[in-house]
Formats: sequence, structure tokens, C-alpha cells
Amino acid sequence: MPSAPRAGRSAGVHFLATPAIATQLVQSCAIGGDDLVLEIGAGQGALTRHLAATGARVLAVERDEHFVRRLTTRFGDRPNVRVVHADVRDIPLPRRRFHLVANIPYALSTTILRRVLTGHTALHRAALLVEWGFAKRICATVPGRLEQAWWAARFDLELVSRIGARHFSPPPRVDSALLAIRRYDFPRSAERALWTVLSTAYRHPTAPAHLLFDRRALRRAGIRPAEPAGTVPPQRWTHLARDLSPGRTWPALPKQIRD
Ligand SMILES: C[S@@+](CC[C@H](N)C(=O)[O-])C[C@H]1O[C@@H](n2cnc3c(N)ncnc32)[C@H](O)[C@@H]1O
Repeated sequence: MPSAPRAGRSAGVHFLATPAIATQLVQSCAIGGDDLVLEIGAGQGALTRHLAATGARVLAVERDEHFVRRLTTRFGDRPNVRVVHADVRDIPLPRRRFHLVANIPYALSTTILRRVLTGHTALHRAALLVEWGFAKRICATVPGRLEQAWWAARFDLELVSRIGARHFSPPPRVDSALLAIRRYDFPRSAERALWTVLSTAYRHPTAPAHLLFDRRALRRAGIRPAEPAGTVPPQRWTHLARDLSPGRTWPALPKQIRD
């Protein structure tokens, strides 16, 4: 159990208090000695300790100066751990393939996923502790928002398990979830087609799919032509985008998706 942080510092910070959950997170990413792992919000090192033991190169990012000092003392003799004193919103993400393992600050969930799941991201796999309700929303069969569908079309987002509030210190008001993320093998060359397909479907959720796209292509993608566009899971749209993509010119990706 971590020692209690000073008053003021603890607002919204819930430390992981059950080592078995840290083990589960690290194992779910199948991290090996050659991997690069980014940890966001390393706190007092409850997860960092398990990441360091894999032999992977670990970048432990933490904003709070007090925690940075503790992390540096704790992991200063581990050549594979680098403690980075920074706000995660300001740092460049690794350019080479990386894993992300973190008990993230809940208030930054969307910001962090937006950063690692869009643009030229080199994210390969992630295991995250996030708020239960947030995990349910983004792992829905048909996500409610276009941005979430864009994430789910290119990455497998799996709600692995519910993690009770008692596993954190202090316990948050709501339960958490272990969210596992794996990159699909989706070609960059088809991304423009995918964005066009998804944004069309999300603009016309009640329209039968055949009013928006070619019937035969829909069938090849496993989509019933009469199905309302708003009920089709993102993975089906990726099949359609792959099918339609070659040999056509597609509109450029919007800036918020490209960068
Ligand atoms: C939920 S705690 C997790 C701490 C530790 N990883 C654990 O599991 O016990 C989130 C951590 O993120 C840090 N944090 C909050 N906002 C941050 C930001 N913008 N950039 C980097 N770290 C941040 C907090 O200081 C805190 O240590």
C-alpha cells in the first residue's frame, strides 16, 4: 500500500493498491525485453516496478514533482527505467513501436486515447485502468461517437474485466475496468476511405446502408443493405473501406485525425 500523499496532491489520484492487478496489466500486453513501454502517470511506481521487471525500456511519465522525486529514488538504479517529469499532454509520443500501460488519470481518458489512437501513432498494444463507464462506452458494439468508431475500427478495444474500487487507495467513487487495446492490421492506404465511410454512416445513422453505399460492396463486407447505418459495428465498415479504397481518390483526412 503506498504511503498517503500530502493533502492537495491526492485530489483525483487513486493509487493502485493490489499488486496482482499490476501483474495482470503487464501480462496482458505480453511485454518482452526488446519492447518500449510508456507509462502515463507513474505516481509512486505501483506499476512501474512490474514494468521494470520485464526488462523492457520503460518511460515513466509523471507530472507531479513530488512523485517524480520518489520515482527517481526508487528506480534510479534501474538502467531500463527513465523517469520523465512532464505533463503527458505536452510530450511527443515515441516514434518507434511502443506499448502503453497505465492507471491513467480518469479526467484525461479521452485526451490520452485521442493522442495514442489517432494520427501517425506507433502504439502497438495497451493495457489501461480506466473508469468503468468510460470503458463501456468506448467498447460498445456500435460506439456512440464518430471519433470512438474511428478508434474501434483500427484498434481492438476490449473490456477485459471490472476492477472494484477497493483495489485503489483511496478508493474512487466508481469501479474501474481493465481495457486492453491491440492494433489491427489495417493499411494506411485505406484510411481515407475508412474515414469517408465512417463519417458518412455517422451523419446518417437512420438511413439504410444501401442509400449510402453500393449494395454489392455492402454484401461483400457482411453488411445487410437494409440495415440502418447507425447499427453497423466499426469493424464491418473497415471491411467496406478496404473493398472500396483501391483505384479511387478519397478526401484528405481532417486535421484532428491526421495529426
Ligand atoms: C491514478 S494515479 C496512478 C498512479 C500510479 N500509476 C498507480 O497506479 O498507483 C494517476 C497519476 O497521474 C499523474 N498525472 C495526472 N495528470 C497528469 C498529466 N497531465 N501528465 C502526467 N501525469 C499526470 C498523477 O500525478 C498521478 O500520479
